[in-house]
Amino acid sequence: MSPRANAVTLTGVRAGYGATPVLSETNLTLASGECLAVTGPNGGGKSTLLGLLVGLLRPFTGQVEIHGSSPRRARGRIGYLPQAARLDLEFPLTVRDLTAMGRLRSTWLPQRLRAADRAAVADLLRWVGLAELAARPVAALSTGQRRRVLLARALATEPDLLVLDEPEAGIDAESAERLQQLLSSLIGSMTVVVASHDIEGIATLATCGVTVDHGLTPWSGNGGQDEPSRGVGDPPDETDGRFPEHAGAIGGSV
Ligand SMILES: Nc1ncnc2c1ncn2[C@@H]1O[C@H](COP(=O)(O)OP(=O)(O)OP(=O)(O)O)[C@@H](O)[C@H]1O
Repeated sequence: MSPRANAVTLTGVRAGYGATPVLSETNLTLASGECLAVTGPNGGGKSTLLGLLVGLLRPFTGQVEIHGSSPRRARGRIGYLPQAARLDLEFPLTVRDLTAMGRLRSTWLPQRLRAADRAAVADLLRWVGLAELAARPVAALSTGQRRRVLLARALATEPDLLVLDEPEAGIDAESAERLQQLLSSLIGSMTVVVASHDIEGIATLATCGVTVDHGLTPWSGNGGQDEPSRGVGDPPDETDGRFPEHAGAIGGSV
């Protein structure tokens, strides 16, 4: 099998807020097309790790590379679904407008959407099951519908790397299942990083996983048979050791 280019590389990263580090000496590599599950306790540093990947946070020391570039340079290749709690969606944008923002190449130049952009937005809204709500203000959506429109916006950028921060947070079982189906249909077509507390759900999607608790620990359980650097294997105990068959076929490393 030919080696694949790394989508994500973190080398010796130390990062946090103010002068306080959350992550120290953090290393991670993720090959293109993998789906990395990011789990761990509240405050462990999952969103911090994701913030580094999308360029919202710069490391104190060390290097973050997305397809060989800095996250800021690579931002056109990254789709990001932020954590729900960090978003204020009470502005008067419609579902269609918010999704279309993902098609804009910059946020400060006045731009017109081309017909192809409008068609892509309509396709995405159909795909996430929100076509009929396209003209509705985002503020009038339910939590699950908001997660889906934000997923559509993240995908509207046609990303090589999709970064999702707790996509299942605050949504009902039916919406969670729909999200799960949407995500599973993306696996393999792009690199995906998903932070989640739904360990069982994420384990069915992911090709590899890490637990983040002020450092990164790969999900292990392969009896040390793999190369020590590979971050693939069984999920943490909460899943009864279930992990999809394709896990380990392609691997991340920490
Ligand atoms: N903007 C910020 N300024 C200062 N400290 C922050 C900031 N954001 C996060 N922290 C701190 O950094 C640490 C890691 O937070 P982070 O949000 O990355 O954790 P998390 O694993 O995503 O948590 P959760 O599961 O609760 O979402 C926590 O101690 C948190 O209080």
